[in-house]
Amino acid sequence: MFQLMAGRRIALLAALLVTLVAVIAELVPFWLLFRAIDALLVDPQDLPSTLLSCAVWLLVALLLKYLAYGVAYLISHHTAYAIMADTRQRLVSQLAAAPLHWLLAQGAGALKQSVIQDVERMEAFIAHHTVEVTAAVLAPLVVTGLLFWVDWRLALAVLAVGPLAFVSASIVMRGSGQEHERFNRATADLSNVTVEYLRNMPVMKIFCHATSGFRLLQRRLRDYYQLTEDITRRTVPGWSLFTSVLGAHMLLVLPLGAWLEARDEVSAAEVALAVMLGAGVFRPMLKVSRFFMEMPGIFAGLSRMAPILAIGAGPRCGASQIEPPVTLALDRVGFAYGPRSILEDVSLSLTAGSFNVLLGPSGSGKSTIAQIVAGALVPASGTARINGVEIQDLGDAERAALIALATQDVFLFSGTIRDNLRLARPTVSEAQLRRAVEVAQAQTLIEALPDGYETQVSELGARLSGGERQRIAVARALLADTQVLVLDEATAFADSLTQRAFFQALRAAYPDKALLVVAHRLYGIEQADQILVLERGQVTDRGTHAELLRSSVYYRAMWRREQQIEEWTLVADDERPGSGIGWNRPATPTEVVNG
Ligand SMILES: Nc1ncnc2c1ncn2[C@@H]1O[C@H](COP(=O)(O)OP(=O)(O)OP(=O)(O)O)[C@@H](O)[C@H]1O
Repeated sequence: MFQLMAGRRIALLAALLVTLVAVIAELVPFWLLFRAIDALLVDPQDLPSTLLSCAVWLLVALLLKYLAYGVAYLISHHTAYAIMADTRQRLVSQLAAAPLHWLLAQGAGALKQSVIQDVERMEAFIAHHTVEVTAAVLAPLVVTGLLFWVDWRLALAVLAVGPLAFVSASIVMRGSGQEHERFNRATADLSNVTVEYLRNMPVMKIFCHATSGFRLLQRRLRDYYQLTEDITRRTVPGWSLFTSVLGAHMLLVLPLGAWLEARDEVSAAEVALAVMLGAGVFRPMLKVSRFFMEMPGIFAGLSRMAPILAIGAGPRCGASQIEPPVTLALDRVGFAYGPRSILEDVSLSLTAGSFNVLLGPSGSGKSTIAQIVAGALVPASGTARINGVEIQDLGDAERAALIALATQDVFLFSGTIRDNLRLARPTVSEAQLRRAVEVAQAQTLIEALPDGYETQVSELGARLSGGERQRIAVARALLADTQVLVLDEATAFADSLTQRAFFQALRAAYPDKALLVVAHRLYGIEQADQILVLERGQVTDRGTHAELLRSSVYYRAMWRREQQIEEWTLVADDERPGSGIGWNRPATPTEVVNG
């Protein structure tokens, strides 16, 4: 926090000094009251003139207090917003410099929490607490000094209630620390269940399960309120005792003051002053109790920001180290999500101009490999290198210039279709743009848009279908003009004929690219130089189409099934038993494998 405030220390110091002025002005009325009581008891004939001067000073003190607090809050708020803006800017530029794999591992939710909510919390601390906490600390210090100046015994009597209040409240509230731990956990739990419930509501409605989902939320809400009731029951008596004992200084000061006054060691006015000032020793601290409650949240936010602020410039290798033609190689790569191993000993090599396909059952780890090849994930063991350089050691610009990735999840930025296409290379020529769009089979769809290439994506909203977005994403990846192109299910938009045509056009237009395609369907992959079959995180077979037809049971089954699908025929009435027209059902892969 203090590091983040570094550039604004002078402003904050000014706010603290002005707060000191306000605190002193706040104590002036007590002093004036003391003078008035003193005049009443000691010098009654001077009372009118004393009261008049006290009234004038009272006015001055009130004006000064109002002015000083106003200026202090003005400076603290101005500084708080400036620090928040600086911090957000630093966080965002740190994130822009962060390694891709680190960024993806964080998740958008966690990053949003740091950049938005955690920074927001700093506002309360800097804008309010700097002034209020300073006043709460300074006021007791000044009052204590004054009390000792009046009489040290009266001062000690006033201060004695502090430890008394603390000890008695601690006894009553013992064990409530654990309750707060439980409260924090229950709050996080409730928030997760609420977010999940709201997110899944449409799906649950579709399956008519809205009420069963709500039951879990209801249970969590009940637990939460039960816990808050327990905590309230435990803490309210302790807190009431604490505040009552803190305000009970009179019980000690009055008898002691009377005794000292009887012995002529203090005046009655001084006893009255001690009683009045005594009320101001601990009261300001109660006002900032909210600060102590908010502190854990503020510190938790700061610790979430710390790793982002600590991101270094990242490793860089000279661009000249990687010259075409490139070879991207995974060597005995292993990967795990948490404790769950996903990939084991995966090796593959993508050479310039080669067409490589990754096949395998759902969940076998194909996308994980695609992400490792694209530098979005870092292998837990083994190496992922391009021309001998570790992909994770590449700077963002170098990696982006070498490897492009298009996936099924497409994010289009607000801006025109043309802006989206030219994201990686804004200087791309019109001819290159048209060629990529044609290969990605996006020509017709863009021409059909109201303003063609100039159509605003944000205006389109949901009007672009998933398949249409995929085509634009593929064209965008092609325009990045990289040596390696990874297509992870990015051709799901295509049917059997268009997928085949797409691969042919892609290879003809970009013959030097090293191509890695994650596919679920085999249309067009007979042309591949290398097909890898991945099962349960391991490459179980590799080879060309012809080789795999001989060696891989999985591949043969998939191929035969796709052949059957392609051969689906419309059967005429007279060829089918019963009436009407219908399709011959192809065998499932399991049926094919089992013969
Ligand atoms: N971020 C993640 N955290 C934890 N587990 C994950 C994560 N992403 C994927 N997995 C798990 O890793 C395994 C492999 O996932 P991956 O997406 O690589 O498989 P896939 O072969 O591409 O599957 P599909 O063909 O269905 O897309 C799956 O079991 C999946 O549940």
